[in-house]
Order: sequence, then C-alpha cells, then structure tokens
Amino acid sequence: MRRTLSRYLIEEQREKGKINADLRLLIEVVARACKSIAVAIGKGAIGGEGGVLGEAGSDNVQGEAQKKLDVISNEIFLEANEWGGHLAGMASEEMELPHAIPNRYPQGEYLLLFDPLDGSSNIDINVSVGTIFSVLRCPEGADPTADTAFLQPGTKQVAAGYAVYGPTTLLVLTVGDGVACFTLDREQGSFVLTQEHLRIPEDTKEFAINMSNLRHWEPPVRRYVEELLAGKEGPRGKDFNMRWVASMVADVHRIMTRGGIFMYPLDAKIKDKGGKLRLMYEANPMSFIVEQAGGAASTGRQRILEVQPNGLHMRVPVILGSKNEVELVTSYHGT
Ligand SMILES: O=P(O)(O)OC[C@H]1O[C@](O)(COP(=O)(O)O)[C@@H](O)[C@@H]1O
Repeated sequence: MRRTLSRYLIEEQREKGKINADLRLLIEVVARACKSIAVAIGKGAIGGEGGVLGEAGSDNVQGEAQKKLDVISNEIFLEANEWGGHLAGMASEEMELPHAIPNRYPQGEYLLLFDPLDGSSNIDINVSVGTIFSVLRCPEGADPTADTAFLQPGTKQVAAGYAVYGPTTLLVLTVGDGVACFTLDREQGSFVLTQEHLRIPEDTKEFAINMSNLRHWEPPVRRYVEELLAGKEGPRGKDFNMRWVASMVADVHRIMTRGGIFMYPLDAKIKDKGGKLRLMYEANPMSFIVEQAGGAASTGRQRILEVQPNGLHMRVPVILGSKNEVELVTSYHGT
C-alpha cells in the first residue's frame, strides 16, 4: 500500500521529530487547497464565457493583468487556510498586504506565503502551471498583519513546496529533511508518495532561460550561455540542450527530475526592479527545495536563501539547479 501524504507527515513528526502537529496539519490543508485548484483548472473553458480561462479584468500588486484563475486560486488558498488555527498570517503574490486571520478563528504560530498560480501566461494554452508556497514562523510579538513579520531570510523557512498541474498533479515538498514527491491519485482523492529523497545531479547538459532577453543580459550570463551554445567545439567540450516552459514550477520540476540549470537573471529591462521573480514566494521556496535535493541556488552574486528581504514583493535574479553549473555561472560574476 503506497504511503499517503498524511502518513508521510505523521512519520516525519512522530519518528523524526522534524515537524510538529500544527505544521503537519497546515501542510495537509495546503495540499487540500492545491487539490481544489487542480479541479478548478480542469474545468478550463467549460461553463460559458470562456469558463475559468481568460482575463479577470483586474491587475495585481505587481501591475500585472490577473487571469481569472489567479483570482480563483488565491481565494481557494485564503479560504482553505484561514480557519484551521495553524496560521498567524498569510501573504500572496496577488495581494499587496498580508492577509490577516479573522478574529473569529484561532491564531497559529506560522506564516504562509504563496504564489497561488505560477506560470499564468500558460493557463489559456493548456501548458503546466502550478502553485508555490513557503512556511515561516511568526516571530515572537510580531504583528502578522504587517509585512515586517514576513521579512525573514529563506534560511528561516520550516517548509516549502510546489504543486504542478500537468498531465498528473504533483506535490513536491520539503520540511528540511530532503525532498519528497507525491502524485494525486484522482480516484482516492489523496496525494500518494511516489518518490522520496529526490537528488539533483551535480552536472547536466540542459539549461533553461528565456533566450529572447539575450541582448539585455549582463556579461557574466551572456558569456556562460554563449559557452553552452558553443557546445563540444567550445570551451565546455560538450553539447547542451535548451528547454523553456515559462512556468517556473514546470522548469524547476524538470530539474528536480533529471538535473539542469534554470536562470532568470538580472537584465537591463528589469534592472530597476531587481529581477523578474519574487523572492518570498518563488525564489526562496524553490531554493530551499533545490538545496535540500543537493542543488544550488544563487542570485549570481549571493546564495538566495541568505538574501535579507526588504519588501514582501521583492524581486531577485534566480540561478538554480545542478550544483556545478550554478557555481560556474556564479564564478563568472567574480564573487
Ligand atoms: O514570460 P517569461 O519572461 O518567459 O517569464 C516566465 C517566468 O515568469 C513566471 O511566469 C512568473 O510567474 P507568475 O506567472 O506567477 O507571475 C514564471 O513562472 C516563469 O518562469
């Protein structure tokens, strides 16, 4: 009998003392919210007026046009998580300020940060999208409705995970004891453990970057990618293949499965923003997972998990995946 997520978490709590009951129950609620999002996405254009596909007609705090599913997923996450008693507060890519837990519900010790629907540009074309989440402790005496309570470096995370809504629905999770992958058994309606102790190979022949930004890249990244493209005739002495799904969850899951390097570096177009991807609910949770699987995660100049956040929606350059490649491109930044 395959182990379910519940059993896996109970063993992490009881046998290894890695997590407490509250964190276990919080992760179970997050998993349930991901199941509801998978069901919502599965409806697609059914139901008239494009169903759940298309624009919501509103912008998020990032100034990006929201998709209907961005809004639906955000609401699913808030409603599922606010009454359980495990949380002091929540923060989302889709909301400017932290979400306060209503007074009618018990307050917990944890803070939940999430990107309810990652890869929004792929929703309407039926390409894999996902959800990314990170869990921190609420500092003693901190006001969880203020973003300052959340501004903790990634090393403070107690759990992180992502769901991929693709041909199958997967949940990849770490509580600081390696990385496990669960597959949603649609008949049983539960996440079943299908892979434990995921390891990212230190070397790879596969890279992921949005090549259309090449002319905007900084010299270290341009040099690194040009050497990859030069293949076995070039200084690397081997050929490299490229992939870019434009859903971070899908690109990172490929790397968790067979290795690779994912890069969304700083470039001239996004220099004033500090990067494209958000530190608190994209870069930090993915970096925690990648490092727990033996990979590395850097801004090019600093280990991502050591970056001190200066805002809830802070953006950073992201270079993560197979250790030796991340270290090589970081060395080109001269740090
Ligand atoms: O459109 P681009 O430049 O290829 O960027 C794709 C990147 O942007 C993202 O879609 C940003 O995430 P959101 O969809 O959550 O805003 C990542 O998932 C992906 O890696």
